[in-house]
Amino acid sequence: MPPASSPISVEVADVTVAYANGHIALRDASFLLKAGTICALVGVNGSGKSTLFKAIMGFLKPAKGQVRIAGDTVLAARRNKLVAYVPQSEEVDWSFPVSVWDVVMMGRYGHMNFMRIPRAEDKRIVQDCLERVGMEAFKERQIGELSGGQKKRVFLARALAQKGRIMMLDEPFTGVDVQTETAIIELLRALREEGHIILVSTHNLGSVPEFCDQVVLINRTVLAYGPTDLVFTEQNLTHAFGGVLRQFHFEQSTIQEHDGRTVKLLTDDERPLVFGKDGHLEYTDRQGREHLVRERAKEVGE
Ligand SMILES: Nc1ncnc2c1ncn2[C@@H]1O[C@H](COP(=O)(O)OP(=O)(O)OP(=O)(O)O)[C@@H](O)[C@H]1O
Repeated sequence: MPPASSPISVEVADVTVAYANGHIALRDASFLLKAGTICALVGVNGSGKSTLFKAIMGFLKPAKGQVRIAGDTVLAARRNKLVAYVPQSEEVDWSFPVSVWDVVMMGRYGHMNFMRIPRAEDKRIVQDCLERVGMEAFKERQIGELSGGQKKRVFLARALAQKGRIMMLDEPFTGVDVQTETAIIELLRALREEGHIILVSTHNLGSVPEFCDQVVLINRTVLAYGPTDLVFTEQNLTHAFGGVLRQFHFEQSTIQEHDGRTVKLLTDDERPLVFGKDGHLEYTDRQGREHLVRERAKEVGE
């Protein structure tokens, strides 16, 4: 097993994945992620995001190309417990009498012997992970008695309990409120500080520049990947999403009247992305936008 301080990476090299019915969901996909990054995986429905996660986890075997994790095979990475995965939805019998504590303890199974008797350290880790996702108060609750957002937090805690240095999350923000989204983002930022690699698929385009330093844009292949400000251009997003994104043009905006710049908003959710005239991101975070709006208001005498 590689020591905790050894460099980790995820390399997807020319990966093609075909399903049993012959459908090619991914073709020649390539990118490289290094330690200490949060990378967004962005693309339309059916573009191959879940397929890519499953290929990285080794649940689907590429017809061509390979996935290397920390320079080794997917199998070795799984054996070394390097990767934790939070799927989009869990096929779970919600009526099964298993508590929140038990579900998070399942994340420790890979670290236990065949008797699966938790040690003090396993219990401490489970407790810590429940606290990190704000679900400590629910630990005795049956999993079926939670809301959708609370279930998501519990599955995130189970992935944390695995102590993998690479974490993959398939749409963790779907159906969660803003408070939960903020809590998850804070947690992912802390993991990045600890040197983890986090790959997260999302349709919340507006939140991507806030917390993801890298982006992989896909549509049945990798269309672009790299730093968020370089990949999240109007041209790339329009190419990736085609006519699917909503577009708003603000030709009479304060900014336009002030300095002649056009503002265009592109969104597939409630948080628009704002682009300047050259097709690059106008603002990278909400704070920046607030600053700019305040400056404009002062200048027009409001
Ligand atoms: N088991 C399967 N057998 C055949 N085709 C499949 C299978 N699973 C997915 N597909 C197809 O592969 C393509 C990619 O699916 P995938 O689930 O990876 O998309 P996605 O980007 O995760 O979509 P979404 O945003 O809707 O979650 C789709 O066209 C889908 O219909």
